[in-house]
Amino acid sequence: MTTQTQADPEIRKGLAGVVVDTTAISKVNPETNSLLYRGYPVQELAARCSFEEVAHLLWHGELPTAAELADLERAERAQRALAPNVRAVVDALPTTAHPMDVVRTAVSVIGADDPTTADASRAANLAKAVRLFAQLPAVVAYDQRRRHGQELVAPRDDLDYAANFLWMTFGEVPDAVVVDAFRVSLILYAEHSFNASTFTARVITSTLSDLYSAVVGAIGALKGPLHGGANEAVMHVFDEIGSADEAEAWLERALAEKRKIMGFGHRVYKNGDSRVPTMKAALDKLVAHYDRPDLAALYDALERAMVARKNIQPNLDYPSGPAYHLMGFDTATFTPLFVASRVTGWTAHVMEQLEANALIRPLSAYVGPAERHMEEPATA
Ligand SMILES: CC(=O)SCCNC(=O)CCNC(=O)[C@H](O)C(C)(C)COP(=O)(O)OP(=O)(O)OC[C@H]1O[C@@H](n2cnc3c(N)ncnc32)[C@H](O)[C@@H]1OP(=O)(O)O
Ligand SMILES: O=C([O-])CC(=O)C(=O)O
Repeated sequence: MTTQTQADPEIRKGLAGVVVDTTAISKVNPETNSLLYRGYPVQELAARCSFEEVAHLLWHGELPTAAELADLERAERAQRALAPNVRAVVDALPTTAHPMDVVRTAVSVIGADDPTTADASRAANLAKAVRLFAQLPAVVAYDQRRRHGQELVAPRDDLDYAANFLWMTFGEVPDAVVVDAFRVSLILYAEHSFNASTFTARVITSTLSDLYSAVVGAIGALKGPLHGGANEAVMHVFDEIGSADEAEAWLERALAEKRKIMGFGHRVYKNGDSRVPTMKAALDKLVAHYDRPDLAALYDALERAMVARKNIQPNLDYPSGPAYHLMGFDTATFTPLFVASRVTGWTAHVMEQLEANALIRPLSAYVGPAERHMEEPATA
């Protein structure tokens, strides 16, 4: 163990470039611009797997056998219906509440209601992970519907995870091209090593707190626009710009005002996000399906202007935002969709952290006033 004095500590703001632990769950490689889940390139998984298969891979380290997949599908489908107590709490929240606040609250309720919350065994945590995986679509879908004054839609157990999620949100199963783009987005969002929300989950787990608390904290971290909240923010930017021919002038003004352009840049990838080409291909199919060349033109114009002006590339939130918009999701629902996917990665990290736990507690360099003392009280 290395010790550090406070005399001249090296400060790495934002832990940039700091390696804090090992992980066997995913590898983000900015040099090769690649992302591996348990060794498999994410593009291969997106081309060939269901989201359920990827969830199993993240949790167990291997793709499921037919029997293992059937077990997971059975467990997930059996827990899909929105639990009455969760519904009651969601109904008690105003429809003006941000959907991320609703999802965060729902996870708290699910945790408070689970008699096994304090059981930190791998088996119990795996069961909790599957429970959250199964319940989150119901929460996200119902919250979007209630904001439009629509009734809850009951799940269908003849549909896979992605198709059922869309069914519960829209009351119909959209065309295969839409279901497929949604499945791809879920796979791409599922896991990304020690990003801010996953690290939050690991910090919480490191105190030997419970899995639900770790997920609640992770949701809070994901909400911010520098992280998952950017997919929502991208759509606000598109609304603000209006059309492709305004993009360049808008960008000039935004940069002059020192604004961060949502959906661009990344802490780890400096030459483009490995997931963007796959999600962009899915977006292109949606653009063709919904006949929205105007949206594609705006997307391209802002990307071109940003690369020309700052040489900063888009991240996954850039194509995901407009893709979710075309699918019919409310803009405020975009980040909860990220939650529903990333819960697989977060919970895999909770279990990995517990396998070789060390309390996460870094040091800080004190820069406040030197030691001083209160005035002696005046004696009468
Ligand atoms: C799924 C995800 O969570 S992906 C991330 C989603 N977040 C976003 O899209 C928000 C917009 N992007 C950003 O704010 C940043 O790129 C971050 C937070 C993602 C990464 O930030 P960092 O690694 O800390 O990079 P940092 O902020 O140091 O950027 C380096 C330089 O590029 C600039 N820069 C980086 N991203 C952007 C951006 N999106 N818009 C404008 N300038 C940017 C910074 O201003 C900085 O310039 P400077 O050196 O002149 O000060
Ligand atoms: O890795 C990061 O810092 C952010 C990100 O792209 C993700 O969490 O998917």
